[in-house]
Amino acid sequence: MAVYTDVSDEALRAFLSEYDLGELVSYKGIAEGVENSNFFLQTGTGTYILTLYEKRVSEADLPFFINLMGHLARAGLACPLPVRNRAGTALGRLCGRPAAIVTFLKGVSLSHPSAEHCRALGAALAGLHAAGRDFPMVRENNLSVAAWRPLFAQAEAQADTVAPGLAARTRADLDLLEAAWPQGLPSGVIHADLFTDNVFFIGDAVSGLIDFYFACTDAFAYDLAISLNAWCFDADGTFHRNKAGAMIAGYDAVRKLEPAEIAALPVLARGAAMRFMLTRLVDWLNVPPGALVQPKDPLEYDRRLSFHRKATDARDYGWEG
Ligand SMILES: Nc1ncnc2c1ncn2[C@@H]1O[C@H](COP(=O)(O)OP(=O)(O)OP(=O)(O)O)[C@@H](O)[C@H]1O
Ligand SMILES: N[C@@H](CCO)C(=O)O
Repeated sequence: MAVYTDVSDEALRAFLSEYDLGELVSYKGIAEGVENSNFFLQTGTGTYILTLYEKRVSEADLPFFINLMGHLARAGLACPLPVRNRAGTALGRLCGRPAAIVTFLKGVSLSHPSAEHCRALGAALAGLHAAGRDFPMVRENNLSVAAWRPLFAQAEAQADTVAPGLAARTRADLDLLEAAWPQGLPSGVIHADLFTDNVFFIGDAVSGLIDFYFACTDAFAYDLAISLNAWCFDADGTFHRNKAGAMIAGYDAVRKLEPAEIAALPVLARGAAMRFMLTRLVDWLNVPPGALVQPKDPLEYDRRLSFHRKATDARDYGWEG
């Protein structure tokens, strides 16, 4: 479920009166997603998505996310375009929450992407990085290596109740990642959460990229490492080399990877798995009583980490350049 804030008909009509989107025809809460409240919105001019930003999204970061989507959409990327109201602003307030309306994208997300989908995703990711090159705003990645030890501290005492030995192997991984984390790689705007549920396809072609609420300024190859983790493993930890090889090749065909990025891929992939293992672990151990949201399983990423510990070079991820 992802409707934390109920929106009344009257409140929505009043909000919409500030836009040139015609009359409200219908609206409906969207079950998918866990972070924000999302609604399908039908008005006299078409279909849109209405999002009310909930507590985990910092209000100070919203101008970065909204301006970024506008920038990327205008550069031709298939991402939601925030709709401006008559005062020229795309960020408003509804039912006490910051809120925005964005364009609706067609397509479906895939729970079992093929190697060809992974190739298309790699190319789309490189397209996103290229489209963001001249975006002037900067947002530090507050979930990168410096954040992992403090995140782990919130879960360390209980980690072994989730899986035996989890605390010790996480401590050892953190020591290694902190010492080996690469600096100075080509950087810019990254999506930082491009999982399968945030990508729409029509047939084998990418038709939309959504959910820019972790976007930040960081190494491009780290974004690729995040998607390798999300798209190329099964929940039980089985790695699909053909999918990873296709994703890297798809990326490289649009934006040539530099030797330093290729060399850093194993440590970046290990770090990306650590980031999602840790945020999931903290959430898993802190489910609020009565919450309707099902927390995501941290052990899926613990299993990926056991693959990454054995990898030594980009060829282990299917790189064939
Ligand atoms: N621009 C869009 N066009 C079409 N559908 C959209 C769009 N934005 C969101 N959706 C739909 O709403 C759902 C939830 O959106 P989103 O993934 O942004 O949720 P969230 O709660 O903000 O994030 P998270 O996935 O991190 O939990 C998506 O799975 C998709 O079905
Ligand atoms: N994509 C993240 C959730 C982001 O909201 C995860 O799978 O842990």
